[in-house]
Amino acid sequence: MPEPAADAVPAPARPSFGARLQEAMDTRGQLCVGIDPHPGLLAAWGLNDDAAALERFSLTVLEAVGEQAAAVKPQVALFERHGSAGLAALERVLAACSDAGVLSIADAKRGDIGSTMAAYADAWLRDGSALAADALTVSPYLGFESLRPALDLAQASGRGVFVLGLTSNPEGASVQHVGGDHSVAAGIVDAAAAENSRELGRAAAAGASRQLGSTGLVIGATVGTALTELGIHLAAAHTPVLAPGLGAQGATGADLRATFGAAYPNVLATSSRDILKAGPSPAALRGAARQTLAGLAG
Ligand SMILES: O=C(O)c1cc(=O)[nH]c(=O)n1[C@@H]1O[C@H](COP(=O)(O)O)[C@@H](O)[C@H]1O
Repeated sequence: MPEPAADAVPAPARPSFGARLQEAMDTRGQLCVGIDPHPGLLAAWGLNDDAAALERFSLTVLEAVGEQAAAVKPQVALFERHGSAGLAALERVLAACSDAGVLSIADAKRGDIGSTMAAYADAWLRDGSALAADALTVSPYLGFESLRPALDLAQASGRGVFVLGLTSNPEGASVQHVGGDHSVAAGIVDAAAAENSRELGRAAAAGASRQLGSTGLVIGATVGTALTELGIHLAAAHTPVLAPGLGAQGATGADLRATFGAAYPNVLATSSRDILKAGPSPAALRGAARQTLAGLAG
Protein backbone atom coordinates (compact mmCIF):
# COMPACT_ATOMS: atom_id res chain seq x y z
CA MET A 1 0.00 0.00 0.00
CA PRO A 2 1.51 3.44 -0.91
CA GLU A 3 2.60 5.68 1.96
CA PRO A 4 0.28 8.70 2.45
CA ALA A 5 1.84 12.04 1.45
CA ALA A 6 3.55 13.78 4.36
CA ASP A 7 0.97 16.58 4.46
CA ALA A 8 -2.05 14.35 3.83
CA VAL A 9 -5.09 15.25 5.95
CA PRO A 10 -7.85 12.67 6.51
CA ALA A 11 -11.10 13.40 4.64
CA PRO A 12 -13.44 15.43 6.91
CA ALA A 13 -16.97 14.36 7.77
CA ARG A 14 -18.39 17.32 5.81
CA PRO A 15 -17.29 19.45 2.84
CA SER A 16 -14.56 21.93 3.72
CA PHE A 17 -15.50 25.17 5.45
CA GLY A 18 -14.21 27.13 2.45
CA ALA A 19 -16.53 25.21 0.12
CA ARG A 20 -19.50 25.62 2.45
CA LEU A 21 -18.84 29.32 2.90
CA GLN A 22 -18.51 29.80 -0.85
CA GLU A 23 -21.85 28.12 -1.43
CA ALA A 24 -23.53 30.16 1.31
CA MET A 25 -22.19 33.45 -0.09
CA ASP A 26 -23.16 32.47 -3.64
CA THR A 27 -26.73 31.72 -2.62
CA ARG A 28 -27.39 34.20 0.21
CA GLY A 29 -24.93 37.04 -0.34
CA GLN A 30 -21.96 38.33 1.60
CA LEU A 31 -23.55 39.14 4.96
CA CYS A 32 -22.72 37.68 8.36
CA VAL A 33 -24.98 38.82 11.17
CA GLY A 34 -23.23 39.12 14.52
CA ILE A 35 -25.12 37.78 17.53
CA ASP A 36 -23.86 40.19 20.19
CA PRO A 37 -26.29 40.22 23.13
CA HIS A 38 -24.95 43.37 24.79
CA PRO A 39 -26.70 44.32 28.06
CA GLY A 40 -28.00 47.52 26.45
CA LEU A 41 -29.53 45.63 23.54
CA LEU A 42 -31.16 43.09 25.88
CA ALA A 43 -32.74 45.99 27.76
CA ALA A 44 -33.87 47.65 24.52
CA TRP A 45 -35.51 44.36 23.52
CA GLY A 46 -37.33 44.24 26.88
CA LEU A 47 -35.26 41.26 28.06
CA ASN A 48 -33.47 40.61 31.34
CA ASP A 49 -29.69 40.38 31.44
CA ASP A 50 -29.58 36.63 32.10
CA ALA A 51 -28.72 33.41 30.30
CA ALA A 52 -32.33 32.58 29.34
CA ALA A 53 -32.62 35.98 27.68
CA LEU A 54 -29.38 35.46 25.75
CA GLU A 55 -30.81 32.30 24.27
CA ARG A 56 -34.10 33.95 23.39
CA PHE A 57 -32.28 36.92 21.82
CA SER A 58 -29.99 34.66 19.79
CA LEU A 59 -32.71 32.33 18.56
CA THR A 60 -34.83 35.31 17.55
CA VAL A 61 -31.93 36.65 15.45
CA LEU A 62 -31.27 33.23 13.93
CA GLU A 63 -34.90 32.67 13.00
CA ALA A 64 -35.31 36.20 11.64
CA VAL A 65 -32.20 36.45 9.44
CA GLY A 66 -31.02 32.84 9.04
CA GLU A 67 -32.16 32.69 5.42
CA GLN A 68 -30.56 36.01 4.48
CA ALA A 69 -27.20 35.58 6.15
CA ALA A 70 -24.35 33.45 4.82
CA ALA A 71 -23.33 33.00 8.46
CA VAL A 72 -24.03 34.17 11.98
CA LYS A 73 -21.32 35.06 14.48
CA PRO A 74 -22.10 34.68 18.17
CA GLN A 75 -19.76 36.84 20.28
CA VAL A 76 -18.49 34.47 22.95
CA ALA A 77 -17.57 37.00 25.68
CA LEU A 78 -21.16 38.18 25.83
CA PHE A 79 -22.17 34.61 26.74
CA GLU A 80 -19.18 34.09 29.08
CA ARG A 81 -20.45 37.04 31.15
CA HIS A 82 -23.06 34.63 32.45
CA GLY A 83 -20.66 31.82 33.34
CA SER A 84 -21.68 28.22 32.80
CA ALA A 85 -25.33 29.14 32.19
CA GLY A 86 -24.24 31.53 29.43
CA LEU A 87 -22.03 28.91 27.82
CA ALA A 88 -24.88 26.37 28.01
CA ALA A 89 -27.06 28.91 26.18
CA LEU A 90 -24.31 29.31 23.57
CA GLU A 91 -24.15 25.53 23.12
CA ARG A 92 -27.86 25.47 22.34
CA VAL A 93 -27.54 28.44 19.97
CA LEU A 94 -24.71 26.72 18.07
CA ALA A 95 -26.80 23.53 17.85
CA ALA A 96 -29.74 25.56 16.53
CA CYS A 97 -27.50 27.08 13.83
CA SER A 98 -26.45 23.62 12.77
CA ASP A 99 -30.07 22.37 12.74
CA ALA A 100 -31.11 25.40 10.66
CA GLY A 101 -28.26 24.91 8.17
CA VAL A 102 -26.76 28.32 8.96
CA LEU A 103 -22.98 28.54 9.25
CA SER A 104 -21.79 29.59 12.71
CA ILE A 105 -18.60 31.51 13.44
CA ALA A 106 -17.74 31.52 17.15
CA ASP A 107 -16.09 34.85 17.84
CA ALA A 108 -13.82 33.84 20.71
CA LYS A 109 -10.53 35.29 19.37
CA ARG A 110 -8.55 32.43 20.87
CA GLY A 111 -4.76 32.34 20.80
CA ASP A 112 -2.30 30.49 23.03
CA ILE A 113 0.93 28.52 23.06
CA GLY A 114 0.57 25.39 20.94
CA SER A 115 0.02 22.85 23.71
CA THR A 116 -2.95 24.71 25.19
CA MET A 117 -4.13 26.02 21.81
CA ALA A 118 -4.88 22.36 21.15
CA ALA A 119 -7.42 22.44 23.99
CA TYR A 120 -9.13 25.54 22.56
CA ALA A 121 -9.25 23.83 19.18
CA ASP A 122 -10.74 20.75 20.81
CA ALA A 123 -13.48 22.85 22.42
CA TRP A 124 -14.50 24.84 19.33
CA LEU A 125 -13.61 22.71 16.31
CA ARG A 126 -13.95 19.03 17.22
CA ASP A 127 -16.84 16.84 16.13
CA GLY A 128 -18.87 15.99 19.20
CA SER A 129 -17.81 19.00 21.27
CA ALA A 130 -20.85 20.83 22.66
CA LEU A 131 -19.27 24.15 21.65
CA ALA A 132 -18.27 23.10 18.12
CA ALA A 133 -18.92 25.85 15.57
CA ASP A 134 -18.30 25.91 11.82
CA ALA A 135 -15.45 28.37 12.32
CA LEU A 136 -13.60 30.16 15.11
CA THR A 137 -11.88 33.54 15.26
CA VAL A 138 -8.25 33.15 16.40
CA SER A 139 -5.44 35.52 17.31
CA PRO A 140 -2.02 34.90 15.73
CA TYR A 141 -0.15 37.30 18.00
CA LEU A 142 1.62 34.48 19.83
CA GLY A 143 3.01 33.60 16.39
CA PHE A 144 1.05 32.21 13.44
CA GLU A 145 2.40 28.68 13.97
CA SER A 146 1.08 28.66 17.55
CA LEU A 147 -2.32 28.28 15.86
CA ARG A 148 -1.26 24.99 14.23
CA PRO A 149 -3.52 22.77 16.39
CA ALA A 150 -6.56 24.84 15.37
CA LEU A 151 -5.50 25.05 11.71
CA ASP A 152 -5.03 21.29 11.51
CA LEU A 153 -8.18 20.33 13.43
CA ALA A 154 -10.23 22.74 11.31
CA GLN A 155 -8.90 21.05 8.16
CA ALA A 156 -9.53 17.58 9.50
CA SER A 157 -13.10 18.34 10.61
CA GLY A 158 -14.32 20.45 7.67
CA ARG A 159 -14.28 23.57 9.82
CA GLY A 160 -12.49 26.89 9.49
CA VAL A 161 -10.69 29.66 11.31
CA PHE A 162 -10.59 33.41 10.82
CA VAL A 163 -7.17 34.73 11.83
CA LEU A 164 -6.98 38.32 13.04
CA GLY A 165 -5.00 40.24 10.41
CA LEU A 166 -5.89 43.92 10.42
CA THR A 167 -8.50 44.45 13.08
CA SER A 168 -11.20 47.10 12.88
CA ASN A 169 -10.15 48.98 16.04
CA PRO A 170 -7.78 51.95 15.74
CA GLU A 171 -5.36 50.49 18.35
CA GLY A 172 -4.68 47.47 16.13
CA ALA A 173 -2.29 49.44 13.93
CA SER A 174 0.23 49.82 16.78
CA VAL A 175 0.93 46.08 16.52
CA GLN A 176 -0.27 45.03 13.08
CA HIS A 177 1.35 47.80 11.01
CA VAL A 178 4.78 47.34 12.60
CA GLY A 179 7.41 46.64 9.96
CA GLY A 180 6.13 48.91 7.20
CA ASP A 181 6.65 47.15 3.85
CA HIS A 182 7.19 43.89 5.76
CA SER A 183 4.46 44.43 8.32
CA VAL A 184 3.28 41.99 10.95
CA ALA A 185 -0.12 41.95 9.22
CA ALA A 186 1.42 41.14 5.82
CA GLY A 187 3.17 38.15 7.41
CA ILE A 188 -0.18 36.91 8.74
CA VAL A 189 -1.84 37.40 5.36
CA ASP A 190 0.95 35.45 3.62
CA ALA A 191 0.79 32.64 6.16
CA ALA A 192 -2.98 32.29 5.70
CA ALA A 193 -2.56 32.31 1.91
CA ALA A 194 0.04 29.54 2.16
CA GLU A 195 -2.37 27.43 4.27
CA ASN A 196 -5.06 27.86 1.64
CA SER A 197 -2.71 27.06 -1.25
CA ARG A 198 -1.82 23.80 0.46
CA GLU A 199 -5.48 22.99 1.16
CA LEU A 200 -6.61 23.75 -2.39
CA GLY A 201 -3.60 21.88 -3.77
CA ARG A 202 -4.68 18.79 -1.85
CA ALA A 203 -8.28 19.26 -3.06
CA ALA A 204 -7.10 19.59 -6.68
CA ALA A 205 -4.99 16.45 -6.33
CA ALA A 206 -8.18 14.69 -5.18
CA GLY A 207 -10.01 16.02 -8.26
CA ALA A 208 -11.96 18.84 -6.56
CA SER A 209 -11.68 22.40 -7.81
CA ARG A 210 -12.48 25.00 -5.18
CA GLN A 211 -12.16 28.73 -4.90
CA LEU A 212 -11.94 29.39 -1.18
CA GLY A 213 -9.75 27.81 1.44
CA SER A 214 -10.77 27.34 5.06
CA THR A 215 -8.19 29.61 6.69
CA GLY A 216 -9.80 33.02 6.66
CA LEU A 217 -8.53 36.40 7.74
CA VAL A 218 -10.21 39.12 9.77
CA ILE A 219 -9.67 42.48 8.09
CA GLY A 220 -11.79 45.33 9.37
CA ALA A 221 -14.17 47.15 7.06
CA THR A 222 -12.74 50.28 8.69
CA VAL A 223 -9.09 49.85 7.63
CA GLY A 224 -9.37 52.31 4.73
CA THR A 225 -6.17 52.46 2.69
CA ALA A 226 -4.06 50.39 5.10
CA LEU A 227 -3.90 47.38 2.76
CA THR A 228 -2.43 49.53 -0.01
CA GLU A 229 -0.11 51.39 2.34
CA LEU A 230 1.24 48.13 3.72
CA GLY A 231 1.57 46.62 0.22
CA ILE A 232 -0.87 43.81 1.00
CA HIS A 233 -2.49 42.27 -2.10
CA LEU A 234 -5.42 39.95 -1.56
CA ALA A 235 -6.75 39.75 -5.11
CA ALA A 236 -5.13 36.51 -6.21
CA ALA A 237 -5.58 34.83 -2.86
CA HIS A 238 -8.09 32.11 -2.06
CA THR A 239 -8.53 33.46 1.44
CA PRO A 240 -11.97 34.26 2.82
CA VAL A 241 -12.05 37.59 4.63
CA LEU A 242 -14.33 38.35 7.56
CA ALA A 243 -14.81 42.12 7.60
CA PRO A 244 -16.30 43.60 10.78
CA GLY A 245 -16.91 47.29 11.24
CA LEU A 246 -19.95 47.75 9.04
CA GLY A 247 -22.61 50.04 10.48
CA ALA A 248 -21.95 50.67 14.18
CA GLN A 249 -18.20 51.24 13.64
CA GLY A 250 -18.88 53.52 10.70
CA ALA A 251 -17.99 51.54 7.58
CA THR A 252 -20.35 51.23 4.59
CA GLY A 253 -20.70 48.82 1.70
CA ALA A 254 -18.96 51.39 -0.51
CA ASP A 255 -16.00 51.45 1.93
CA LEU A 256 -15.77 47.67 1.68
CA ARG A 257 -15.77 47.69 -2.13
CA ALA A 258 -13.11 50.43 -2.17
CA THR A 259 -10.94 48.72 0.44
CA PHE A 260 -10.99 45.23 -1.02
CA GLY A 261 -11.29 45.97 -4.76
CA ALA A 262 -10.86 42.80 -6.81
CA ALA A 263 -10.79 40.68 -3.64
CA TYR A 264 -14.27 41.85 -2.62
CA PRO A 265 -16.01 38.62 -3.77
CA ASN A 266 -14.12 36.76 -1.02
CA VAL A 267 -15.33 39.16 1.68
CA LEU A 268 -17.95 38.20 4.25
CA ALA A 269 -19.05 41.50 5.78
CA THR A 270 -20.25 41.28 9.35
CA SER A 271 -22.54 43.62 11.25
CA SER A 272 -23.91 43.22 14.75
CA ARG A 273 -25.36 46.25 16.59
CA ASP A 274 -26.56 48.06 13.47
CA ILE A 275 -28.86 45.12 12.64
CA LEU A 276 -29.64 43.98 16.19
CA LYS A 277 -30.90 47.41 17.24
CA ALA A 278 -33.88 46.83 14.89
CA GLY A 279 -35.14 44.00 17.15
CA PRO A 280 -36.94 42.39 18.79
CA SER A 281 -39.40 42.36 15.89
CA PRO A 282 -38.32 39.57 13.49
CA ALA A 283 -39.72 41.55 10.55
CA ALA A 284 -37.69 44.62 11.54
CA LEU A 285 -34.54 42.49 11.96
CA ARG A 286 -35.12 40.99 8.51
CA GLY A 287 -35.63 44.48 7.10
CA ALA A 288 -32.36 45.70 8.60
CA ALA A 289 -30.49 42.68 7.24
CA ARG A 290 -32.07 43.21 3.80
CA GLN A 291 -31.01 46.85 3.82
CA THR A 292 -27.45 45.93 4.82
CA LEU A 293 -27.30 43.32 2.05
CA ALA A 294 -28.50 45.92 -0.47
CA GLY A 295 -25.67 48.23 0.67
CA LEU A 296 -23.15 45.43 0.16
CA ALA A 297 -24.39 44.80 -3.39
CA GLY A 298 -23.88 48.48 -4.22
O1 LIG B 1 -13.24 39.04 15.16
C1 LIG B 1 -14.20 39.82 15.13
O2 LIG B 1 -15.32 39.40 14.93
C2 LIG B 1 -13.91 41.24 15.21
C3 LIG B 1 -12.66 41.65 14.79
C4 LIG B 1 -12.40 43.01 14.63
O3 LIG B 1 -11.33 43.39 14.16
N1 LIG B 1 -13.37 43.91 14.94
C5 LIG B 1 -14.59 43.53 15.42
O4 LIG B 1 -15.44 44.41 15.63
N2 LIG B 1 -14.86 42.20 15.61
C6 LIG B 1 -16.14 41.77 16.21
O5 LIG B 1 -17.19 42.11 15.31
C7 LIG B 1 -18.34 42.58 16.03
C8 LIG B 1 -18.64 43.98 15.57
O6 LIG B 1 -19.83 44.42 16.16
P1 LIG B 1 -20.58 45.74 15.68
O7 LIG B 1 -19.58 46.85 15.77
O8 LIG B 1 -21.69 45.88 16.65
O9 LIG B 1 -21.06 45.49 14.27
C9 LIG B 1 -18.00 42.46 17.49
O10 LIG B 1 -18.48 41.21 17.95
C10 LIG B 1 -16.49 42.48 17.53
O11 LIG B 1 -15.93 41.78 18.62
